[in-house]
Amino acid sequence: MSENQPLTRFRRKAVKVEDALQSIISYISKAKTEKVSLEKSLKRTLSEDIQTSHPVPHFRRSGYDGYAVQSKDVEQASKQSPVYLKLVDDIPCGEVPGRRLESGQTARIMTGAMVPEEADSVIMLEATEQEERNGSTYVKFTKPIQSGKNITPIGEETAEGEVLLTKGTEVNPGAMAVLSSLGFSQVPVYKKPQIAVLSTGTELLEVDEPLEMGKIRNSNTYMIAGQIQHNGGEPVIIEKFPDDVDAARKKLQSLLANQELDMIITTGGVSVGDYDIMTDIFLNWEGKTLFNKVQMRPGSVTTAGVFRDKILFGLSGNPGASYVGFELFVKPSIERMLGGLGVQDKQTAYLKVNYTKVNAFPRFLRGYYEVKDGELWAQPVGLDQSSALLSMKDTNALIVIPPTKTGMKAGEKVNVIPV
Ligand SMILES: Nc1nc2c(c(=O)[nH]1)N[C@H]1C(S)=C(S)[C@@H](COP(=O)(O)OP(=O)(O)OC[C@H]3O[C@@H](n4cnc5c(N)ncnc54)[C@H](O)[C@@H]3O)O[C@H]1N2
Ligand code: MOO
Repeated sequence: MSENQPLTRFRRKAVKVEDALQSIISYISKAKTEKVSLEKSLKRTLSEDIQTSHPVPHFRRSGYDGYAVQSKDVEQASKQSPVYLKLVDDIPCGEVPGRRLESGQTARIMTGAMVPEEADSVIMLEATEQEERNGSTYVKFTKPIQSGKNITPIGEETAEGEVLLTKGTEVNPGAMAVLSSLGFSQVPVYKKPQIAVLSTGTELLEVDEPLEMGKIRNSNTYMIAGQIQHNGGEPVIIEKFPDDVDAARKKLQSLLANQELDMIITTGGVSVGDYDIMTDIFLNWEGKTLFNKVQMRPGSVTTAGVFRDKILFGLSGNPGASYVGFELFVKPSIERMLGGLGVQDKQTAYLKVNYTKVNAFPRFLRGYYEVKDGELWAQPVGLDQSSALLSMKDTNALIVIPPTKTGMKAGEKVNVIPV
């Protein structure tokens, strides 16, 4: 079809998945930032590089409970001819050594305590004995020790001024340790994108309503709310709409104008049916429709548009198709808002079973992949239909089947997109 002909309900131009994603990403700006308390920072995304303001460790630290010595004092020590050093200090953790350690002297020291400047090694407690002589305590050493042994030097882990965590990194428990040690009781993070999610369809019942003939419970809203949270966003659940285009348009206008919301996701009503209200809205609204058909299965009717800098995603109503649409387009958009690139994270795996269905468009199968004997293997899970609901609970990746007239054989390589 010509570029100039307007899109209509039936006349749609199917764009490639990559081009569709690119057209969305070009409108996405970074999320606002905030500070959260350290204990609430897990899984949040850093909005600033985290730099060391001091070396780690910042003082010479004993690695063992034992005695700090000058190694040259015990150079000649042996079982036959032990060396005795006078005990002059006891250094617990958290204290600065109170006196100089002269040659011929030793100080008892605990793991993690600051080593006296004059000492160059620590001898473990188990390798020594204490003796009392003329009112003084002496420590017996029967082996020499290498200079530097059992002392963690200043900056062993990192020097001052190093970037330890970069902007865009998701905080994990190890990062929480780093942030604590550097004094970050408040952590700079991107605000979680606030994403409105609502389903359209007169056939939809609330989750707690009894089933009725011809009707189904709304599962997309909660599945998508889960996908949003799983990817670092905050779902804002909006009451489902019936298939009434004017009421839906009004509601959407107010959501698009709401400054608190960063994105809006609808499901259902994007196909060619008589009650597909989102199709009508995307053909005539104050925003710009970016695409209303994508070269993909399921979810070929996935639609997206932009109003000011806010993306409106019109995902398909079929559960499988809306799941896939989210993973391919919304997930990278959230990632982009949180400082990432907003690209698909793809890996290569071997297909575990034959796949015989022929496709005109690339197919994104709900699948499960795992490592077997050091290789990644992927297989589809459950029913492949766009309308299938159960397969998503076992899905950990989308398996990408390129357009094919012959299907694919077990053992062939495929791309997988982890979810
Ligand atoms: N004549 C044509 N018919 C259809 C076409 C087509 O090209 N020509 N495309 C088919 C494909 S492919 C898909 S996918 C669906 C997409 O339809 P919509 O996105 O407009 O979705 P609905 O019609 O509203 O619903 C489809 C299906 O999903 C159920 N649904 C809807 N919302 C929810 C929800 N929140 N939770 C659970 N299930 C939901 C709905 O009841 C329908 O069964 O169109 C095909 N038809
Ligand atoms: O949108 Mo449908 O899911 O292409 O099968």
